[in-house]
Amino acid sequence: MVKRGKKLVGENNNNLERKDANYKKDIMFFPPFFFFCQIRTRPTIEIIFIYSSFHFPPPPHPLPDPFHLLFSLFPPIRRRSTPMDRRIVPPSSDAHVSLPMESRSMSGEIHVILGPMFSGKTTALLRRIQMEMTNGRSVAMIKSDKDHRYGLDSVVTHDGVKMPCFAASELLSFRDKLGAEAYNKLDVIGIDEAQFFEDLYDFCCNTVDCDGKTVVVAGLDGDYLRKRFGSVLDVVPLADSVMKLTARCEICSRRASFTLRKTNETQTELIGGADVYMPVCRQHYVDGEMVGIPEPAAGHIGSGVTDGGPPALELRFEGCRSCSSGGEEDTPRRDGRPDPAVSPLAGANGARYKSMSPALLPITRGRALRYPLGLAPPLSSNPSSSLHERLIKKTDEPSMQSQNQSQGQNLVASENESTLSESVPNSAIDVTNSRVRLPTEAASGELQPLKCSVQNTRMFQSDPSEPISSSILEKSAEDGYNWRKYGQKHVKGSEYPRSYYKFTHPTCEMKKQMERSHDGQITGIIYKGHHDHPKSQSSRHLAAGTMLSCHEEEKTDKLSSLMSVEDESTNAPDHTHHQIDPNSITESPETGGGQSNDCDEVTVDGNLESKRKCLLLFRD
Ligand SMILES: Nc1ncnc2c1ncn2[C@@H]1O[C@H](COP(=O)(O)OP(=O)(O)O)[C@@H](O)[C@H]1O
Ligand SMILES: Cc1cn([C@H]2C[C@H](O)[C@@H](COP(=O)(O)O)O2)c(=O)[nH]c1=O
Repeated sequence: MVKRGKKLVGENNNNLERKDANYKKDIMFFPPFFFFCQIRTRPTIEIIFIYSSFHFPPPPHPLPDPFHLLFSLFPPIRRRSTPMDRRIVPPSSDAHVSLPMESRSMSGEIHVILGPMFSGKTTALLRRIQMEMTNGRSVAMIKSDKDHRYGLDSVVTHDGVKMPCFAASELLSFRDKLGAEAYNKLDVIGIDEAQFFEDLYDFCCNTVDCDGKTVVVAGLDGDYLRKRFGSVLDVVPLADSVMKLTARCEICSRRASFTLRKTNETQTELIGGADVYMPVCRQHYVDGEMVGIPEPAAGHIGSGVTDGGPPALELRFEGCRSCSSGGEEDTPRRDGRPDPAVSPLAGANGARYKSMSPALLPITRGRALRYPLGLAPPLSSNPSSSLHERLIKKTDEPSMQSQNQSQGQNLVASENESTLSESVPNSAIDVTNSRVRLPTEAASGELQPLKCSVQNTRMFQSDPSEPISSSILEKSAEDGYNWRKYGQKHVKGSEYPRSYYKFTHPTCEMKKQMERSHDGQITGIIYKGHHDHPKSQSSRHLAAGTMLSCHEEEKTDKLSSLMSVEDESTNAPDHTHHQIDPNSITESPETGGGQSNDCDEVTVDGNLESKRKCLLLFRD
């Protein structure tokens, strides 16, 4: 009898491998009649795995490591329930697991476990499979052979809990590989890393509908871009139950529904653990978009494998409420691990995020480009930025800073968002556009006085003393587009702080950087990227969120059409437009009218009032 299940929280992969070796050693030393495997999952749940192994038939050929399958092919020996058994807690949302075997339908079932990385999908899968075994059912576990993080012979959780499995590249051949006889004996099949199986849907149909087996599917519903991953979502309509799990945000410890990739790689499939990914809440997923991504180690890009681990991302969510001390005091980690909110950038599982000032974040520099202030760059024929562009763009943005640190902030009424009144019941809203969303914090009424310097967008709140979210919706009506402010920093050489904006259209990648003097005058603007939607979209924005006059819009159109390509920076990946209104360029006091090589796109104000002031070239 072997007792195992040491807690592996925080141990790195090497340790896990070591444990794996011990595990095999244990098996070798105890050619078992019974394997008694105690799994301890946080916080206090303990699961007993009993592997009955004295019925070993000849190993099924040619599946790899058939020895392990045999643990699960044969039902465990029935035994009296022990106090330990009574501590087994089946997933609450799936009552059938706790039903006695006899009371269940013998027809097939599909249960789907979804969630971001580190959300406990594998843990839940193992629990459920174990429960099925405890109920006397024959089980097999399959995982994608693409996931070789902890070896191919086991399904392993991030805590190091493991179970023998088959590693396969596809599912439909499983029956043949296993052999009809062994397959027919199976009652339950667990599938881990289901996002990697292209034939998941067909396999589930066959196995469940035709063969009457129960299939438990665990996988990522979305990839690092929050796009559907593989065919996991396709089996939802086939499912009897679907459970979406959440992890803990590595930044703020709140509920994490998304997986953030920490490296520059853009391929969808990229095997890795905490070295490459981190679970994050919605806010920090969005914030992660603007955080600098370090260059991967040489030879790393495109490898598709990150076993060695790329350099840890250095992140700083400066001024972010949810990261500030005390911000999450009400949500301590339940798992007893050090709370990232206390040490906000100390990731779990060895991932470390060192505090780093925004100015030190890796920045890719573009060449100077000028637009008349008040004009957005023209629409692109290119419908959208490539993923690569998106990621590269990440390197060019600062960390988010709090409202407290920002100046001249306004609000934007944003289309395509849920209504503010829905999420902020305490807030009295008076906006031209009724469809406004505030960030998560707003839902808890955490608002503070806002400078609403934009005449046509008005928001009021019930409690002016409360702090506002660090992610500010801001209206910068000067150019007639709706922008969402997401950060601000002092740039070396600039007199005034520079604010960073994203265009509020849901897919548009357009960004803007703007500097304002303390009296609110705009002293410089940089536009980055291009609009990836028809112009009418922004007009709709205008109609909904602002009252930019027709005159202004016409002017924008007219001047946009006057713009022409200016410099060779067109090759820069994130600068798809390099057009300029020659009439609007004025000399830079710093460059004597020439272009600065180390400045970004600089727009000079088309607005007469501020035109003369907008000579600033942003230098870092
Ligand atoms: N940020 C995090 N939030 C929650 N759990 C985490 C986090 N980082 C590491 N873990 C660990 O990962 C375990 C879940 O592992 P696992 O079941 O393999 O998840 P999944 O299969 O969803 O990636 C948790 O029990 C926890 O100990
Ligand atoms: C988000 C994301 C993940 N992956 C890979 C990384 C891991 O190897 C698995 C997920 O493992 P877990 O058991 O859920 O922790 O998927 C990927 O290839 N692409 C992605 O976008």
